Amino acid sequence: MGMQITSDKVFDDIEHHFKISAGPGAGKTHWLVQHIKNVLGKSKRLGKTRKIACITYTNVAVDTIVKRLGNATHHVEVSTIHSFLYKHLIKPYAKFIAQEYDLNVSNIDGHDEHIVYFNIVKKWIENHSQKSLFKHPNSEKQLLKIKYETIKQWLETIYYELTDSNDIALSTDKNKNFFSNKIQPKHQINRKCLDMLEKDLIEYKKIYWKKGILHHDDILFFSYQIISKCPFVLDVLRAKFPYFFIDEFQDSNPIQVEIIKKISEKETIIGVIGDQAQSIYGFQGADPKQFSELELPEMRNYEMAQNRRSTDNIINTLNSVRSDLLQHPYRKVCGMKPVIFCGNSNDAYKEALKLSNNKKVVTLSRDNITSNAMRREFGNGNLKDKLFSDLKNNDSSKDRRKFVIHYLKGVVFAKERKFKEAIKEIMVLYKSTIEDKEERKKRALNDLLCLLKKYDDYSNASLMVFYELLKRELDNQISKFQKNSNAKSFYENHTFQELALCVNIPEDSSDHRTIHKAKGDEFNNVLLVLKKEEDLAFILKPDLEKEEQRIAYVAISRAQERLFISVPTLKESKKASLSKLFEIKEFET
Ligand SMILES: Nc1ncnc2c1ncn2[C@@H]1O[C@H](COP(=O)(O)OP(=O)(O)OP(=O)(O)O)[C@@H](O)[C@H]1O
Repeated sequence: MGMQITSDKVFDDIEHHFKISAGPGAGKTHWLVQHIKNVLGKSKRLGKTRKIACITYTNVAVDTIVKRLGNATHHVEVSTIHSFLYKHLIKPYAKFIAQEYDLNVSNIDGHDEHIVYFNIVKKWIENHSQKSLFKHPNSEKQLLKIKYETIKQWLETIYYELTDSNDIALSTDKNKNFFSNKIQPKHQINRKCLDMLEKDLIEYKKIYWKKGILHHDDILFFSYQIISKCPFVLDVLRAKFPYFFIDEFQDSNPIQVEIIKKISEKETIIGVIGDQAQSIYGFQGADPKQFSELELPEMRNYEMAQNRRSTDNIINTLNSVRSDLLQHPYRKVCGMKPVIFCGNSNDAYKEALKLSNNKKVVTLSRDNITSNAMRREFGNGNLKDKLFSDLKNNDSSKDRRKFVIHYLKGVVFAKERKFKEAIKEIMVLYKSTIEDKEERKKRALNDLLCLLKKYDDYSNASLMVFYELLKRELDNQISKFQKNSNAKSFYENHTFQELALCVNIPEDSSDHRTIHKAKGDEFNNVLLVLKKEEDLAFILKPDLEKEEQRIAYVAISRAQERLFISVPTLKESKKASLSKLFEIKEFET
């Protein structure tokens, strides 16, 4: 149990490690900003090169904290953990470990998402140490020709794992089944073969590293290796950052936690802030226990029991879901009783707007396709969420596919005002033909402007119309379709919009987002869009040990004034228990 404080609390003693745990809307981020100002005022340990590091989860959260700090940003560095480690560890010190990992330091240029490329997989398998053991039906040729898609899906699950001896090993998702389940029999790979392949995962990574390509996870991996192998780097880091505060700590990667523990051993004061019930990044290795169980020498523990965000009615709902914490309303505004809409989610959205006096209602969805559909006012009845893989299965011309997909994504990002991401998508197409990066950027920008100008010509038409426009305007060389081919009919029978709906918008800050992208944020009116009535389990049978339920809890806790939930159907038997907390409204189907 920690000592109870409120978000107004000002610490006189700023020289102890601390942990603050509190529920949603308690004022954790508010307190953090005030605490940074407090430390700036009191500390004798800051200076031109000695700053407070403030780590938060997304770039959107970084901007929010920077804005809230106002003029007080002088001796503060606010960033995500990846940008922080890249700037202070990878850039200056990667050279010390480069040889061991075949890392081409001079070519490193930021870090990207891990994308599995055929040529890299081919090179890896051709040089694999266990190659002689790959036998029919998993011979080298079969793996690369028939089973490549399965290998690709498997490699997409690569992650770093902390071992018991505190080393880091590369691993893959063992829960996903790559040799049975939905995969067609001829594409299956048996466990034994995957285990053999897994022995050389580091060699697979090294092919990227030799080119200077780093993935997001590699930043944590190399940072950990740098501080383990060159401990003086830790002293430099501690000298530069006498204070190190981390918001949303419950979603830290375990390797990040180890790095922080090492920093905390001397000199630097570590402060962590979080809520274990809001841990929603399990798929990236986060575990709610790593926050609740974190212990640092002489660390002080605090808790906040208020909820400063929401109305009494919303806090009642939050309290009913959560058994480890009872939040007290701070605002003491009763507010509207939350509403469950039963029926089509677009009708729910329209009704929610009406009930919110036509003010902004933010919709939160579990997956990208639903949030994209809400954005474009599509119904939730008929969405096809596998269209990119269907495209791949139907169009065997890799160059043509790549050409269409990158341009399509570029257009979708630009329409969401994500211009940097849009240009990056299109630049990929010039990677092998234009060596100079600035030149590639210029070409991509020109292409993008051309496509945006002609948006009305293809945005409501078939994918074929989009392809023909690309061919006409941007690259005449791209291959034509064969008569009566599967590819041709796929392009004719799917629309640009259908594929656009499947695009994942990075760091989405629009009114229609996934729940993960609403983390830390708050909105007057929230509509949580559930895909099926079973998803109401978090209210009917709450168990926040389950990550799916924590995700729903994060969603409803974003609401300040009005909370709405949309479900397609609702059994009579459930209505009675829901009606205590919710108004229930049904639409004709
Ligand atoms: N002491 C305070 N004075 C004024 N406003 C406050 C105070 N504490 C919190 N608030 C306001 O209450 C709301 C919730 O605070 P904040 O976003 O910091 O909560 P949080 O604990 O970080 O929430 P979550 O875990 O849900 O992200 C914000 O609008 C914030 O500005």
